[in-house]
Amino acid sequence: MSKVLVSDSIDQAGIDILSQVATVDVKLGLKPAELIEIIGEYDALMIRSSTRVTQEIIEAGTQLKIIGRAGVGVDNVDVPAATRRGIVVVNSPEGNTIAAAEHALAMILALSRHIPDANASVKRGAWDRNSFVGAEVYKKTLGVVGLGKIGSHVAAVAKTMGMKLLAYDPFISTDRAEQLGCQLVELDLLFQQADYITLHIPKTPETTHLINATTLAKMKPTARIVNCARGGIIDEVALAAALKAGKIGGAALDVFESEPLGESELRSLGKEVILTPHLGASTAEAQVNVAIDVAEQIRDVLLGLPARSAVNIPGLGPDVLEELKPYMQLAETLGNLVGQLAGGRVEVLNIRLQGELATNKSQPLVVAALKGLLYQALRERVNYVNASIEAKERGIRVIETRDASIRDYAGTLHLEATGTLGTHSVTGALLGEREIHLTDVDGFPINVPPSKYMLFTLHRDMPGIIGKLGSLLGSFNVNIASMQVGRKIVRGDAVMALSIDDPLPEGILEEIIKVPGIRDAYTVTL
Ligand SMILES: NC(=O)c1ccc[n+]([C@@H]2O[C@H](COP(=O)([O-])OP(=O)(O)OC[C@H]3O[C@@H](n4cnc5c(N)ncnc54)[C@H](O)[C@@H]3O)[C@@H](O)[C@H]2O)c1
Ligand SMILES: O=C(O)CC[C@@H](O)C(=O)O
Repeated sequence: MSKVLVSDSIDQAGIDILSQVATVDVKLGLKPAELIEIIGEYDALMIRSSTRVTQEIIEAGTQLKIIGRAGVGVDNVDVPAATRRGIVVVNSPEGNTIAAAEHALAMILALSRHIPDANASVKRGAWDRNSFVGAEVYKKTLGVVGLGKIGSHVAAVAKTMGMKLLAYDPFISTDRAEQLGCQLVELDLLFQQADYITLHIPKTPETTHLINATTLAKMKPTARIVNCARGGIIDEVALAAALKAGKIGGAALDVFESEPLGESELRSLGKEVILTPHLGASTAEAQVNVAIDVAEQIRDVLLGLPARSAVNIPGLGPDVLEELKPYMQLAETLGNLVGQLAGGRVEVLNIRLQGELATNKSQPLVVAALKGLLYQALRERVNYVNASIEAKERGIRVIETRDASIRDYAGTLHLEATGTLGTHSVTGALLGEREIHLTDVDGFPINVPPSKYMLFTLHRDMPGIIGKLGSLLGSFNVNIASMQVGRKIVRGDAVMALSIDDPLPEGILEEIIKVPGIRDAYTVTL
């Protein structure tokens, strides 16, 4: 019989499901060394947010087939390490949506009416009605940053409370925002006009310290800000300073840059600050939902069935997976690349499956391409199961073409993304030992394997331009690993694809497009 280790507190409903197919050991509060010592006996590990599943733990888990996170965020799991070891990581993308949304709404109301401090004062024996005069949310403006699952529910409820809704989400269509009664605006306008700001975005390099001294300075002095998303989206030192200086009106935080929250200026502030210990998902209902959702997936995987919300491996039968795996990686890489070249919100994705890829069995490649395309917006929340639904909800029109004729390569995948900032296309194929190669960018033929950091330029093919770009990159200490030019005619338009060793430093793109002959430059991270 399989063995499952449950190392964080999970609702009994989940344990009951696991017990149908496995021996279940519940061991809470294990130190990392203790977990490393015992993990080798187990086929599955079920966690919440307290257990940190590091590479070391994954390597010690020689029998592990699946790690189940009873919640959304898998930030506490080293997913790349698990993927490398072929361990499926599953989560529950929707089980605690309502709980987190209701916590944010509760924070908005509690901040407006000083409920925590008023309650504490009555419990201390006082009857002070003057210190706790609040504000109504009715007819006030709520700025929702991130209009995904949680942000949408917050918006829907806030609408019924009579709030005016502004939203910022570069990956959501105007139609979807309008359906929710939200006006989609730029972030600066939202900061300037909102009376309340609520954050419902993932923590990514782009969203880290999105709320900082500069953005706080744009807000109304009465603005109240709520973060029930992820710690680190707000610069807590800047927030405490802005609150102390009266630059904003209040803040309610459920999540922190470092958890548990250690010493912090925020603790010393008054009724304008509410702090809760990461309680967004802590409702009885959400805990039952996530426990059942994840336990069912662990049960299925232990029985040899696919998982429905795998964040790293598609929920497909192992035979199909084996055959398509390299092509899935190709599709996902091309989706991610074309999404970054297009920038902004993609409205139409044209997918052409050519040659040996033009079979009915290749449908998962379309899903993999969408997963790649949405990765910048959704990170680990997008998976092979939800990529199509997420794309539909974002108003992305997907046009598929299959052409069985063989051209330069046995099978190619061509993606063309049209968005708010223009149209870009990429084509790729598997060459040699089934290695991914980019064979075309924006209609210019090339032949380069993708690398983690890349730079693409659109330029005029003319003498000296490569040297100038090389010197410019050198002056910024950027090391070029490889470079190739694709052109259709001599001295016409051309594309340059460079693999670089590190991410491009800030400000260099602006310098690159000043080089005479270079019309555009794009940097991507794959
Ligand atoms: N406090 C808690 O206990 C708790 C519970 C559940 C979820 N969460 C967190 O809440 C957040 C939202 O979760 P969700 O389920 O709604 O996720 P979701 O994926 O459904 O929605 C996230 C939205 O953010 C948008 N987005 C991505 N990058 C953006 C950017 N730079 N600017 C603006 N919008 C951007 C995406 O387009 C997407 O619509 C996540 O950070 C999640 O980890 C916290
Ligand atoms: O209480 C938890 O398990 C954390 C919940 C939440 O942050 C999540 O990512 O689902």
